[in-house]
Amino acid sequence: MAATPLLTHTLGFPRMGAQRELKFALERHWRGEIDAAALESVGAELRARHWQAQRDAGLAFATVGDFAYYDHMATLIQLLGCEPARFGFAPGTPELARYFAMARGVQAQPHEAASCDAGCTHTAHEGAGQPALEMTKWFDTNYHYLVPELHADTPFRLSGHRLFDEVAEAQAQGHRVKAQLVGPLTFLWLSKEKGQAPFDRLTLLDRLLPVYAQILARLKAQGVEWVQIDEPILGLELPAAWSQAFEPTYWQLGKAGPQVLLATYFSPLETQLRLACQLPVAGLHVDAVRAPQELTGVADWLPGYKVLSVGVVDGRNIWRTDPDAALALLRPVADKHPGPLWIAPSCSLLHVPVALAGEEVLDAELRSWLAFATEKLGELGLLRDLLDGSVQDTDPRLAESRAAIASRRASPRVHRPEVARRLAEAPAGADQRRAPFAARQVVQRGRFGLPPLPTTTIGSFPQTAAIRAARAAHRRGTLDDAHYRAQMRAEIALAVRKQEELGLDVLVHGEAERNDMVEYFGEQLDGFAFTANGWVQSYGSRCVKPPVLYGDVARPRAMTVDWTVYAQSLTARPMKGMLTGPVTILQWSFVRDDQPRSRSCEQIAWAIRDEVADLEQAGIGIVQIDEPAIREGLPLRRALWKPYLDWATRAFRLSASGVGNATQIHTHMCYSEFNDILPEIAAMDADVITIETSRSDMELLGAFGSFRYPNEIGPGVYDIHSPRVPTVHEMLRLLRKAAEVVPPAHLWVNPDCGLKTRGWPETEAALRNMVHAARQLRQEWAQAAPAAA
Ligand SMILES: Nc1nc2c(c(=O)[nH]1)N[C@@H](CNc1ccc(C(=O)N[C@@H](CCC(=O)N[C@@H](CCC(=O)N[C@@H](CCC(=O)O)C(=O)O)C(=O)O)C(=O)O)cc1)CN2
Ligand code: MET
Ligand SMILES: [Zn+2]
Repeated sequence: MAATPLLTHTLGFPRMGAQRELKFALERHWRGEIDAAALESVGAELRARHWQAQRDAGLAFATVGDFAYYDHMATLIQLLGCEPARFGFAPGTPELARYFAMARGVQAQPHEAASCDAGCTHTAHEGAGQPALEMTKWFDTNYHYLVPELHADTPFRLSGHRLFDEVAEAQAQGHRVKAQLVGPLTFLWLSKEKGQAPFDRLTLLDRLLPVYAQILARLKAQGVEWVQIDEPILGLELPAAWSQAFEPTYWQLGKAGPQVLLATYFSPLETQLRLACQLPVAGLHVDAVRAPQELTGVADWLPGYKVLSVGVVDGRNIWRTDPDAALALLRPVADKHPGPLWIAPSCSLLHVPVALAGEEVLDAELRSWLAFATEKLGELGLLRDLLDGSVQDTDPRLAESRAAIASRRASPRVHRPEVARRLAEAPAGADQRRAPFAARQVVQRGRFGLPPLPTTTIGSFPQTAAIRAARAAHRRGTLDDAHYRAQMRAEIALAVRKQEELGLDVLVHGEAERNDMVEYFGEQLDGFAFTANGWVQSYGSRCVKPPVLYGDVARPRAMTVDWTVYAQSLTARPMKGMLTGPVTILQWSFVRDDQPRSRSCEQIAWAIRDEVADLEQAGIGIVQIDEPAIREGLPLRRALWKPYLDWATRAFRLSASGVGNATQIHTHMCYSEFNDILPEIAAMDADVITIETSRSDMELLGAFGSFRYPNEIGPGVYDIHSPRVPTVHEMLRLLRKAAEVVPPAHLWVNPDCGLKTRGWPETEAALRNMVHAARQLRQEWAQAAPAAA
């Protein structure tokens, strides 16, 4: 039993709302249907509700600062006064308008775009249209943050007031506040250097720290006792200069402000464990789900007077916490650590859905195995009560938890012998194509006869309100199967017609019938359950509903063949079949914690392989197997990369290698930096890869200097996240840049990613320009070297 006070808190709570209220308010605001004040009142209402949930669960604090209208890094950019100058905001532009401009980009005015001719220089448009900030994965999650852009001379200045307003708001509602913000070193680490002259962004720390100190001083003046400063980069392998910067940084920040709880998560601290324990702050939070083995070391090294916050409740998954296992972790720490012990989720609850309430589609047994954010807050209270002895072993909550854990462990729904057998009996070479790429390329060129620089898209076309409404009606039962199917077929026909009109070379069916590229497959595969309302923010207003992988995976029937064959029947051009790959299905689902991820992934791979075979059998010559999540699945520590990459790329190859040489396999990747895993991407041996590159200005392709990607590649020529229509000229520039490092005969032309979040007008305009750019370049090249074409 702990001698010192035990309390519970959370590192953060989901911001969207149980009914995705923030999403709908944001989208209405962007459509001009509600003004900023109306949006702000939805935000305030959600914050109030979420703080109240924390109070109801007996948490010691309401955590303030985790809310954001789009992304917490973007909010921090404004707090620190470092909005990129390129946006050229006119004085007096409201804070929220500037915020959404950074997040979503600014469309050039039509007359300016029209004045762009092939002769204008790229910079001629500065101040007019502006692309959004680059967006990338938050560590190894499916959450995307906006990347701060820093120049050598970027000024920092305490500018935003939201954090302070929200603190006052919570205090007015009677909460004891713990403020939360991302720390200066993690902020700099996650930022990107911009500008001509190279510089080291760590050199900006000296200018940044005084602003953080001001923030802390201001919070203290507001009466805030604790600030949680997140420095998750302490779990990464940091260059020495970065880890050495922690001590002086926190000496400075410790002076002016409230007590600091330094929060680490997602990864073991390893060589930085001592450093984290000895920093001059009042407390340390560690992730005991990802690194239970380090708890003893942390208790040994952490000075006895400091707060130790133990993240025992999994903030990244939805399984109910095993109370006995959690107590077995907590008890020795409580005995060893004389200082205050806090119990928390491992990380912010941003990554799990809000509440199980309303999940009636899940059967009672499965439901009893789960805990979403609200239930997790409740679990914290039970652990606290058991640990401090205020309730006994006979507490009914404990009995209920134990029964659920036992039921999941013993359930016959989880294990299927035929699935295990298939994995065990895989023939040697099942993960290899029959012939090497060069031979396949010859066969495929003969089969498809595509022009140089073939144009294609990544799969999805706009998911219009009509499509969503039809699906919602179908779900509710007010639209029957036949009518739903007819309507989706009409959408597919529309997409095919538009692609033919635009002159694209390889067509797609458009994915109208899919709610989401992972959920759609999860719904059809055995071993997955799906929720009615288990939404998690992915970026901005966009959410996903990750399926729950609870048991062995099997494919009861073909999942995409009918739709694809129908689409192919409408056109003479090749129709790409469209599947989601095993690593991405794994990565974007809530997965089993009772077997290695590698094994779950292999099971999914066999199911996808069967689907690929059925497509091939049905005459589909090109199949794309999307793997956008392969990079984010990479362990945060390099030492663990190789085993992961081995099983992940093998799973992809297993899914892709059942076909003949004439079948062209594509894959697609986005939202990540791929430079450091190019050889492994090549080892996936897809015939064609389409990959996001435009937001980072084809930076990725720089890596091709040292590594020559062997197969064909379509580096994305425009960013699909913004409604902004790219000019022909812009895309020509990117293609020329790409052709410097990729053999022109290997180049494809495509957007960065799927177009489901876009509307048709901008989609058609952008694709028209894209096809135009490809044709212009084909012509130039044919004139320059007639023989080569
Ligand atoms: N799982 C996953 N992760 C991913 C991606 C992805 O595509 N999938 N892409 C990357 C970026 N992330 C993205 C994540 C989500 C969306 C997205 O568009 N999400 C949609 C929801 C998609 C969906 O599940 N739609 C369902 C449900 C739609 C819905 O909300 N329906 C309403 C009713 C709507 C109506 O009547 O009009 C309701 O149920 O209340 C459907 O189409 O059936 C959204 O937030 O709006 C886009 C990109 C990385 N990670
Ligand atoms: C996030 S990757 C998306 C790939 C998918 N085929 C689409 O076009 O939407
Ligand atoms: Zn993509």
